[in-house]
Amino acid sequence: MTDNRFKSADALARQLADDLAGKMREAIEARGRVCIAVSGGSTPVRFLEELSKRKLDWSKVRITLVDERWVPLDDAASNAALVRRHLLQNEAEQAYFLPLKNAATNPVDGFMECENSLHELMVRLDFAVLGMGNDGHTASWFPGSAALPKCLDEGNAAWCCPVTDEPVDLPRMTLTWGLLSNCRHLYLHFEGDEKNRVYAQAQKEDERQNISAMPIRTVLYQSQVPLSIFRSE
Ligand SMILES: O=C(O)[C@H](O)[C@@H](O)[C@H](O)[C@H](O)COP(=O)(O)O
Repeated sequence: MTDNRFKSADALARQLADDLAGKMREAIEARGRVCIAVSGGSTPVRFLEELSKRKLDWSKVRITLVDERWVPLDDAASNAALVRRHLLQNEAEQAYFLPLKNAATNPVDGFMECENSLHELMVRLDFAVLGMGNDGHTASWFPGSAALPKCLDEGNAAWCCPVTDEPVDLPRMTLTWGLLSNCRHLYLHFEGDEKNRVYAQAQKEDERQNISAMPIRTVLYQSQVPLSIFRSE
């Protein structure tokens, strides 16, 4: 695990974009394509805009989301809209984007179609950039959620999982740890004092086993995938 700390969110966004773009170029050179997943929320905007300006063969790039709220594209909470607005522009206009939300009325009904299209179009996920919430969630793995065990179970072969229970603001679809644990590299991206405090809390030695209290620990304390933390004050 590498821990990269920056003074400003701008420097953080630039360096994270440089690092990921470098890995994407290498992947395209080695295998002819690269598949990535990015997070929504407010933190990624600057980073997505930076990434969109990096020169690489974007026609060989497939992008999906780490998670999504089951809302229409014109809803302010849509992560697909965020990606369209901030990433699929500049150099990145040619990239292929696979949303997690489909036409089904809810994520439970939309699960099979989402699962099938992930397998068909993403093939294998190379890199994912995760965010972190103030409650210690990442992706849509929420503390106390009934869907959490399924999301985190390595024996669950599904690549995505609907999350529709009470701690969640809106119904969602999330990628699973089963998929993310097979990536080539994971990033964790966060900013600000509050998130740094949450991160310190997640690191408390005697509580590291308590995954359900802070699901981000799944990613922090594992040995399957190299993890780079990119954070700022
Ligand atoms: O909101 C989402 O789309 C993601 O589910 C979530 O995991 C996000 O990465 C964190 O909640 C951090 O969100 P902020 O960047 O908005 O703080």
